[in-house]
Amino acid sequence: MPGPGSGSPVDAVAGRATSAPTVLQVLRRLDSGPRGLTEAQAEERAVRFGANTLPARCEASWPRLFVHSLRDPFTTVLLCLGLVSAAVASWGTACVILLLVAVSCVLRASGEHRADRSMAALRGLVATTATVLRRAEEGDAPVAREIPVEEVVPGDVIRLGPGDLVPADVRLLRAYGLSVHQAALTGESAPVAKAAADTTGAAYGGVFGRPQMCFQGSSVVSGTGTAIVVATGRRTRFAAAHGGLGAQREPSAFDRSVHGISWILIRFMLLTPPLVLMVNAALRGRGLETLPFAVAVAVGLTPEMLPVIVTTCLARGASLLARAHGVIVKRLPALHDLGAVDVLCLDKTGTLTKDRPVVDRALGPDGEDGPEVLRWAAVNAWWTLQLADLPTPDALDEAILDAADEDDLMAYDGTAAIPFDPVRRLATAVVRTPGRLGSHTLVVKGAVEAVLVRCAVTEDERERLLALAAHQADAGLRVLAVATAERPARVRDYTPADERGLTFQGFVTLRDALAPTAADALKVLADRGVAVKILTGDHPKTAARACRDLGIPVASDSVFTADRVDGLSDTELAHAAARTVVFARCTPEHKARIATALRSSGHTVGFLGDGVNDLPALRAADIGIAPRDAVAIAREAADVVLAEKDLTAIDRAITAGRHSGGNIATYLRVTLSSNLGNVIAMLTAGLLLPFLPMLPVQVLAQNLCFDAAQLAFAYDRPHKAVLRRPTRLRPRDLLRFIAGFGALNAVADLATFAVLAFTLHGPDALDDEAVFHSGWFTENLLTQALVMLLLRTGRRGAEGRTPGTVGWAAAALTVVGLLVPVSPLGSFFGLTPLPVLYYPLLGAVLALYAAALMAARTRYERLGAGLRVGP
Ligand SMILES: Nc1ncnc2c1ncn2[C@@H]1O[C@H](COP(=O)(O)OP(=O)(O)OP(=O)(O)O)[C@@H](O)[C@H]1O
Repeated sequence: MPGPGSGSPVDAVAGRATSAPTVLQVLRRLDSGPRGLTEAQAEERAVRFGANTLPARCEASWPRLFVHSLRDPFTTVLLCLGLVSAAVASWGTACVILLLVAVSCVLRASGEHRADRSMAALRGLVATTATVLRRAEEGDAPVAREIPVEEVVPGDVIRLGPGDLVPADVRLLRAYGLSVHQAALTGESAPVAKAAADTTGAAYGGVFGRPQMCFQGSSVVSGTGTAIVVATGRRTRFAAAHGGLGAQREPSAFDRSVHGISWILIRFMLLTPPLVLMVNAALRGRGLETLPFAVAVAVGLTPEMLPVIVTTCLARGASLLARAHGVIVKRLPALHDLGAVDVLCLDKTGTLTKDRPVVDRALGPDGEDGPEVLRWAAVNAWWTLQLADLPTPDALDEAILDAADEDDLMAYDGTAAIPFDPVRRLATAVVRTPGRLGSHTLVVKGAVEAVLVRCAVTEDERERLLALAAHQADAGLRVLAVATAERPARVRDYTPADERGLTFQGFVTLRDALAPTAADALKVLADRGVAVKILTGDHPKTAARACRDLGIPVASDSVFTADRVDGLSDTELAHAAARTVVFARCTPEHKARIATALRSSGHTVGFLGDGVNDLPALRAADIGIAPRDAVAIAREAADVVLAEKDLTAIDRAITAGRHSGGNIATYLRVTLSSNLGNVIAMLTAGLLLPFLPMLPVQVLAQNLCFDAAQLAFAYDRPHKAVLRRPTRLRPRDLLRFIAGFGALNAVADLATFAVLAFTLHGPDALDDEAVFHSGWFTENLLTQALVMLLLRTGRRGAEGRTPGTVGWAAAALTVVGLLVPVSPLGSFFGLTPLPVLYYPLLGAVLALYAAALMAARTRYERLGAGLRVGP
């Protein structure tokens, strides 16, 4: 016997030839049976085939991370500048640049390594599982149990249900209404129907088109199935086609902002050296000897620590969030995007309501009590559950079964079922008609419109019934319609095409209590500037009523039924979405289109959902959020996983995102405005002075000190005001801020220059280069310390007596600025002690600068453009 896995199992069992192997052939080849493997067999195969993991999921090694950090555009530009310095034999400058690059790469690689490990541990908490049938011993009955996907082996028999990820390449043994989404493999976005039956002839669409096969990387949209695993890990089609990477995600809002800012800076950096050279040559007649200085000025502009600070801020935020609130951020940049979310789309069921409905009433077409309607609904629920192999009933079916009389159900014998599908919004069961041989009864239950359109009723009658349902929904009830049809018995499968010409039986209404924390959480979200939109598959009136009961104002024009979405262009939809609160009767595609429209109109969109019907929207939003008990595919697609489906947890996650985002924004504002100020001042002074205002090595040394001090921003606690609005990095706002405060910084530097020039030596005594360099070195570090304290969105007055990390870092920077020129290290950098008179004068300049900074900051805050990073 060749045994499973020798050769390529998928090819072997899926068949390259025209006809697919039969179930029997597959079972034989895999040395397994419909009752699954024994535990001992599974263990032996786990050793033989290894874990069912994709090659791409392996942890990145240290050297790989280091090399990766070298590929950062800032590092590349720095290395180029280092090379230029080496080419003109400016070894000091080249060495310092190399040191800067090495320090930032080591810090970044170690930060990312730590972040990767903690992210992997966090992701492990929400790892996907598969349901396998295993037996303790050969003779025992198989038991279905959940195991981590990694432990699935070839020959295992698994169960698939709606929302499951297909854990490996599998051959179906049984399937009921099964359709899978295999876009990751084929690019085809529509679900593909799958069936277990052995067929002959070539399948359309190659191996992926084979109806009997499901592949790793796909997910179950509707229906259920039982299948045998034919290939795992790197032997699957998915691993072969994509190296396990799957589709690349679009860059997030954060990636886009950082990318935009980075490229603007890089252009400046590249422009600076030629500009300095040209201006110095034209006005001062200096030649190539100015090159090291020009290079140092360009380096001075670089926020080398940006990747380090970003990774540290986000990784700290993510691990605190996981520890304190059980919220798991699966991708680091997602935390920043959470802070930037200004529109949050939610489904209704289980978010605004508890999703523990109870039957309120069953009513016939005349609106009077109709017990037989409940009986038919229960027959439908019971037989779809039984025949479609559903693992558990959904909440609506459970409520109906709880309310129904069990004896009534036993009178029926089911023969077929088409399980619930969120696009059709129907479930159908077929039972033998009691007392009538040779007759089947189709029992259909589902959303009111979906059932009525399949009933043989007049237009007027349909309108009347819709109004009756709307009246129930207006009272906040969930409404299901029930219809039946008698058909001659047959062996052939039933399909959705059979659901027509139905006899309308009546409605079942269900009451679903509001989630206890929802009202408060919605208020907090509104206070934080997050607009909430409800995207639900439910009736518009039920959804609107739930919103009103929770205190969300819903005007009549802010409820939209999703069929109207189809007639709108993307731009029209974006406009409509801006004023709509409730989108009802959404299919999964509607939810995704609405999220995309909101994104395209400039919003950062979060989407919270837990079902298969939420999957496209979870992917379309900037941030997909799912609770831990969501279906596997929703958890897999989400960027953030909540301990439970509770809006309060989202508020905490958003706050954590704003915290990290606020710190990153502060760092960028402080570092860039300060660096720009320095560059302007140095360029100006360079033109006025007969010598360079600072030696290249001094520029680089003070840059290194400033960078080190700014690491403190990763540990800062931002001001409450930052947490009140979405923290979105807008390159344009940031540039305006940097230009304004950079100019102010340059003025302070030049004022120091004036002090040094006129007061200490008199107008003709500007030839003491070392004193000038030292004066400027000290002033630079002191102004930078001041900027760190005054331009942060930190706690200002509320800080009290504890200075906080940023306070300590600013103090350290001040000490370095004051002591280095008088220390032995100073002479190494070409610095010298300063005359005592310099210090009170510098104090005066700094006091004036601090006052100007505060005034400018207040003005910016009032204009709402500067320190506020939200929209
Ligand atoms: N098991 C079921 N059998 C028949 N019809 C159902 C069943 N479950 C839901 N429906 C109908 O289909 C509609 C859409 O269901 P879907 O699961 O897409 O959304 P929902 O649960 O109503 O709302 P949300 O999108 O907020 O989760 C429901 O409002 C209901 O009318």
